[in-house]
Amino acid sequence: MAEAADGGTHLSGSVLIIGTGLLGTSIGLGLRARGLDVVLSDLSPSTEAVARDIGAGRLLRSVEAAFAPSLVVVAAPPDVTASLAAAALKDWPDAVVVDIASVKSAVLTDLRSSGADLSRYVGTHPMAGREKSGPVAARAELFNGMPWVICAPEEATPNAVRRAEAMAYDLGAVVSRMSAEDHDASVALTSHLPQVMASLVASRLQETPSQSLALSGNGLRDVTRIAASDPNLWVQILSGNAGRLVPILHGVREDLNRLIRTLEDPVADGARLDMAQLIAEGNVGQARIPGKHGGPAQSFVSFTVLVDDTPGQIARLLTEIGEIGVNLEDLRLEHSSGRQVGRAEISVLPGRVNDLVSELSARGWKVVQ
Ligand SMILES: NC(=O)c1ccc[n+]([C@@H]2O[C@H](COP(=O)([O-])OP(=O)(O)OC[C@H]3O[C@@H](n4cnc5c(N)ncnc54)[C@H](O)[C@@H]3O)[C@@H](O)[C@H]2O)c1
Ligand SMILES: O=C(O)C(=O)C[C@]1(C(=O)O)C=C[C@@H](O)C=C1
Repeated sequence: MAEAADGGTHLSGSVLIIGTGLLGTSIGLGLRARGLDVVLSDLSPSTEAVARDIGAGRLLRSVEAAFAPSLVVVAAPPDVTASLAAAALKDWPDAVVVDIASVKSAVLTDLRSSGADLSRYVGTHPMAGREKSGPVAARAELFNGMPWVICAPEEATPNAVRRAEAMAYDLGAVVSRMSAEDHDASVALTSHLPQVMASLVASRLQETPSQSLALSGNGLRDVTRIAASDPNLWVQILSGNAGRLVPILHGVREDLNRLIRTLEDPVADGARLDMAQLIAEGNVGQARIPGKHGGPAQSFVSFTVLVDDTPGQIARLLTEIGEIGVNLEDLRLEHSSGRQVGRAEISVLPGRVNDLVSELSARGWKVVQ
């Protein structure tokens, strides 16, 4: 391992990835982009072949006899993670073994009771993903600027922890350390509750007539994106962290009961104040969500550019924003139904918006603020 500019270290040697779905393949693509040797293995031969074909690495079944990884990444579903990590610790005695499962305490408990040598094991969790599964949805840049939690057991050697962190640094993530218990308590609120709420909202739409759904705007889309997540994966995540999630859900139920009582008589004394308070409490919580790279909450300013629906227009717009020298923080594309025009919603830091808008307008773009 070599020292990195950010104070971390870079990975060296070969990395074996077990489980080449969304996360495993994204890790493979990211490490390949840094020139590392990546070797892939999945229960499903066709899944690992797809991961290889899109450039995430070569296959374990075709490696040389002397192959010995310096790092093994278990990227399989949570309920098989502990047994795969225990097997990897035995199969690769010189490797550090990490996993990336979304729940950490249950995996560590199972590994401990298997009697595995935990000096070379580090639990980790990238706080980045998608609502899609499988290698085709993988992205090399998935982890860029996103949190990656390192949950090292007390038995793990400093070298093992450094190697786990080097992987996350090399993938562009923002690394932090936490115990498995603290991790699980945190993600119950920041990851598992949002998934449950998104699924509950989206499940209300099952019987909705399509003429009502035609009125869907960004509010509904923002709140329900992750409702498209894989049920098999989430059964494992929710059941693996149920003890931490239940008290949070009780709190949500209390708030919901309060709102229902208020709305049953919306003109009663104090009812308006109650409603305002609910929305204001949400404002306070929302403003506390940190921005990209783990920095403080940062609100971006958005404006819309009308783009002709012809090939190459979006690429030209992005190139010109780059030429103007403004960092694009977010981009959302929408097509106006029945019209030959698309809308690109551009988000940038507040201090850069005026320059960018006037420069784009001067270059002939139709900007709507
Ligand atoms: N999806 C996310 O957003 C996300 C984010 C962070 C962490 N995670 C964690 O990453 C892990 C993988 O999730 P994913 O979204 O990539 O799922 P996925 O379904 O896309 O991929 C999982 C892969 O593991 C393979 N697999 C299953 N059992 C196996 C076994 N015994 N041996 C080898 N391979 C096996 C499957 O064939 C599949 O290809 C999970 O533990 C999940 O909790 C997921
Ligand atoms: O952005 C998404 O689609 C995710 O599902 C990401 C998300 C999250 O809750 O942030 C979901 C579960 C994982 O364990 C980690 C990341």
